[in-house]
Amino acid sequence: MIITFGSINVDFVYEVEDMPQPGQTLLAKGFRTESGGKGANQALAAARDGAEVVMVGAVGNDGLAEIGLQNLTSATDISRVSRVSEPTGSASIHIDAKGRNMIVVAACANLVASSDAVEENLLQRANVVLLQMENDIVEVEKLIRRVSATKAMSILNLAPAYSLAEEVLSLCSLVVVNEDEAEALSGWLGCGSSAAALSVRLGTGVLRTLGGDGAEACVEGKDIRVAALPIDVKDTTAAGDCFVGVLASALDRGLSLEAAMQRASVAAGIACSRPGSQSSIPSAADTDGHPGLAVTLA
Ligand SMILES: Nc1ncnc2c1ncn2[C@@H]1O[C@H](COP(=O)(O)OP(=O)(O)OP(=O)(O)O)[C@@H](O)[C@H]1O
Repeated sequence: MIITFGSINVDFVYEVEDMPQPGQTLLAKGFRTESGGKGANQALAAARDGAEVVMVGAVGNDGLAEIGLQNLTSATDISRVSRVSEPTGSASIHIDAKGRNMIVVAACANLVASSDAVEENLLQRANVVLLQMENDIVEVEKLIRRVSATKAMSILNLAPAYSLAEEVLSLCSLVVVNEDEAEALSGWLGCGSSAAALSVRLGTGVLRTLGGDGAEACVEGKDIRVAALPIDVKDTTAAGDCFVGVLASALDRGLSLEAAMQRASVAAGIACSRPGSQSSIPSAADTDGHPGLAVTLA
């Protein structure tokens, strides 16, 4: 079982030809609202991959909450998602004609989500606890410390990249970063930005996703590299979340890190080949049936 302590947002998605510049007003070519938030996206990716997922977080007492929760309600256990007086979190997402994205997040209710909602009995049953950085950092740190005293694996997606105490990062089983986050982390730690350099510095496992170049990890001195799925990119929004969620699901059911990365790479590639964020996340059957599963090992 996977516990995800994370953000639940509503995404307002604007399709534009080019990204807006400061002072400029653009007319969007298309618009949609979608359920989002790194926590919710990753929880959904894990659930669609077949995992039992308990979602822990907070939404507001407002109309946006139902949109934020609509996909999670049937796929995960949301009984520990609290209703608070702050508005539901939201994000404004611009996607340009090349499929690149630019995102601003208003965390709101996510910042008052309490990790105390993860009761001790539940934590003892978990194989994996998945965290990101869109909640109050104090709550994220508290939960990482609690997980380190259990048999569960903690996976921290350091996104967005904010500085966490080095000692807390070292308590994580696996720290997952993209290339920008790896750069930021390497600056704080004063070391290289490869998975290997970060792993040696932190004394824990580090996985770095590399967009169209796949992903690399280093755990206890062992380097692993997987290729990305060769696909025509439609929309990379939530590709990273899809990768992390499916990785967690694969590790939860006992796959090796290498096999889990291979599966995550295929699932994230499928997500990139489809428009949308949560709507682009594949099912276990989509991933199982994809020919790329056999060829993503670099
Ligand atoms: N162009 C691509 N082709 C195939 N797979 C891709 C591509 N871009 C991303 N992916 C898949 O998604 C994973 C995560 O991508 P990336 O490293 O860009 O993370 P990210 O910056 O967190 O993503 P995003 O913010 O767009 O969700 C990659 O490791 C890869 O498996």
